[in-house]
Amino acid sequence: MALLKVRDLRLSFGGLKVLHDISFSVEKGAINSLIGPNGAGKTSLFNCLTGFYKPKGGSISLGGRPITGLPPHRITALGLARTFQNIRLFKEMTVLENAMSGQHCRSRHGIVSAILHLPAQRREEEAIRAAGMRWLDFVGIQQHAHRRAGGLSYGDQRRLELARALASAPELILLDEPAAGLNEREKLDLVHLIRRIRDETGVTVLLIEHDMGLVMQVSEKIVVFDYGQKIADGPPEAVRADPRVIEAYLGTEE
Ligand SMILES: Nc1ncnc2c1ncn2[C@@H]1O[C@H](COP(=O)(O)OP(=O)(O)OP(=O)(O)O)[C@@H](O)[C@H]1O
Repeated sequence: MALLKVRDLRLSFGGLKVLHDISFSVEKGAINSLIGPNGAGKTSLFNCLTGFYKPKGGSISLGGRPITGLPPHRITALGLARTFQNIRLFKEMTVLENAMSGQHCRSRHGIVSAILHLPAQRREEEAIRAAGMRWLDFVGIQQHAHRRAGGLSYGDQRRLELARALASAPELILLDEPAAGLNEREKLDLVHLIRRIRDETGVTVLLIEHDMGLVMQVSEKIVVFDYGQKIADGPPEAVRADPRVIEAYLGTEE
């Protein structure tokens, strides 16, 4: 069953067409990737999916529900979470508070009351705190829970972003260049973590990534963009052998 369906999506800024009639789908429980040269439109597509950009045409549905043009907080509440190309944590807050903030869209009283310890919110706060710790444990940084988020190593800040996104209880998580800036050891850990996200939590994963080794290793299906157009869509072996992809993307790397 398709969890995410994108149909004929179009986006432009002034005269610049950024996405041309993009259609693809992501099956529930899949790990899929979106690749393409710089400026191909990958992050713009993520911004349409999450409600940051309003497409000019076409439709997006999540779990059968239309989400095209909804504001970002509604889309998050409907089960779509993301991480960013550039880390966006609350650097002065603790690691645990950052993980807790991911549950904002699910909490009744609001995360601010939880962090300020207002008495009426005590029970909910305990639950939010416990869930935050579970997600820190899941990504392997629970020992840093009470440190300042900005003081974590770069790799651990990336893990914290993942924990925060997972804490919003998504059905689909979008990862924008999760391997950027990681060393080889950290990339291996990331492959393992991405698989665990899907296998242990059932969350579907769609990632944008420039690291071809990682993409080929982790994806069941790869969608390829070039100049805002989809030029290929299939399993890694087929995509790797596709002459249009070699010319547009892999060719430019070599
Ligand atoms: N808010 C905006 N206003 C104007 N142009 C934009 C805006 N956002 C993106 N674009 C343009 O859309 C095109 C696609 O950019 P986008 O960032 O989506 O590409 P990308 O495939 O994610 O690239 P990269 O791999 O470098 O991150 C670029 O030409 C970019 O300049």
